[in-house]
Amino acid sequence: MLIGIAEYNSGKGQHSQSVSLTIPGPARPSKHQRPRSFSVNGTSKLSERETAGSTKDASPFTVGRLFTLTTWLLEQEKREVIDSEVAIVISSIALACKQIASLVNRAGISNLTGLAGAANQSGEDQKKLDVVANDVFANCLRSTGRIGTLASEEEDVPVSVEGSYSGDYIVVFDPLDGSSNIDAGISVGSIFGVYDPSEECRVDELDDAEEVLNKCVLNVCKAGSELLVAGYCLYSSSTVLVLTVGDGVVGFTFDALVGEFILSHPDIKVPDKGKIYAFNEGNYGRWEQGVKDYIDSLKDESKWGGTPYSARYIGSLVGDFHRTLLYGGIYGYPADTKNKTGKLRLLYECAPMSYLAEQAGGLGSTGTQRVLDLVPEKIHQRVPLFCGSKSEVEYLESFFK
Ligand SMILES: O=P(O)(O)OC[C@H]1O[C@](O)(COP(=O)(O)O)[C@@H](O)[C@@H]1O
Repeated sequence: MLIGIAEYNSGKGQHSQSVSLTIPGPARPSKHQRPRSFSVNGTSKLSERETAGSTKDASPFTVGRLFTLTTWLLEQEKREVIDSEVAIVISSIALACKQIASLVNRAGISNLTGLAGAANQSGEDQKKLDVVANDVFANCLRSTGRIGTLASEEEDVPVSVEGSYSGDYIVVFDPLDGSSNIDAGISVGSIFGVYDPSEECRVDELDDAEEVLNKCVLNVCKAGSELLVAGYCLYSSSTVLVLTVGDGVVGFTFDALVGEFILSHPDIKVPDKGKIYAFNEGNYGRWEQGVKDYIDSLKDESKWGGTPYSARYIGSLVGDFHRTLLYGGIYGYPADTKNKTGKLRLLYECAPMSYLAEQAGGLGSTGTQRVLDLVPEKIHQRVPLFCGSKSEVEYLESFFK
């Protein structure tokens, strides 16, 4: 039992109140001792509205029960949605995100803004936090002893992790997405995906360095449809970890008071429609005609009951995608005369976000293909991405036909 004073914004204004916090202990207390629900002032329980989507009776994530990421993972294990190995990998990713959140928060006062003075394999200048976040992710994952291959957007090639003693999962990640926003303190994020290793790509001690590398590359070049887990962590006004283990999409908000990710979005479903589009229209002149016609049509209010679509663009995929997932709408980064294949990476950005979109009832498309069906030909392959509300993505695709 933890006692303390908490400043807590439950969306109905600021509260300060002495708190009694009951976190379910490992041993299941007998029935009459069962912990009562978490409450600050009786209003921070998961309200009706927040659990509206979830099938109240079936889902344990109903009103009155507190779930941290840890207890949610235990519940998934109990329901055999995931096994304990995957739970450990997800916990290590959450730990990395907590560390990166505090680094991002304090970047301006800990000399972590600005360039690192090096470029990544795509020739993009790396930010200091790109490099630090990459190390934080890799170290947290290595420490689980359950990772076989790590593939980062910031690294030239995937690396084989020595000494993993059980389970050698593949983790692909973009340690800090939207890093062009860092120095201005605007939303950024981390993106990740977890795959099962392919039998034929298991590294064994007889392999020489080249064989190891080839196997690692082959191992990570998998279609997004094979993802076991996908997610992102948004570092913004709040730090929100959103993920899927193939059974819908959930969101956890980081509570720095208790140092835990608290279940805040038990069942995210992207609205089927949404009149918000997130495109960098500065590239309009470089887009193919179909994309131009699509964007022009969104601005033609006569088509939309007298109100045109609204443009919102943060310039950080995680920020724009998170808003799209909650409010509906569409995020798009088309190919253009400069980025002939698009800008975003299939493995580290497009596939994980498309898996989340589909698990939330939306879509992830290149305009002509389902992103999750694409098998990367190169580990840093780029593709166009259009994702969000099902009807909005389908409407866009109609301009490619
Ligand atoms: O500045 P642009 O060309 O609009 O690109 C912004 C897009 O590029 C990204 O920053 C991805 O690039 P990074 O992973 O290198 O940050 C996305 O987060 C964002 O949506």
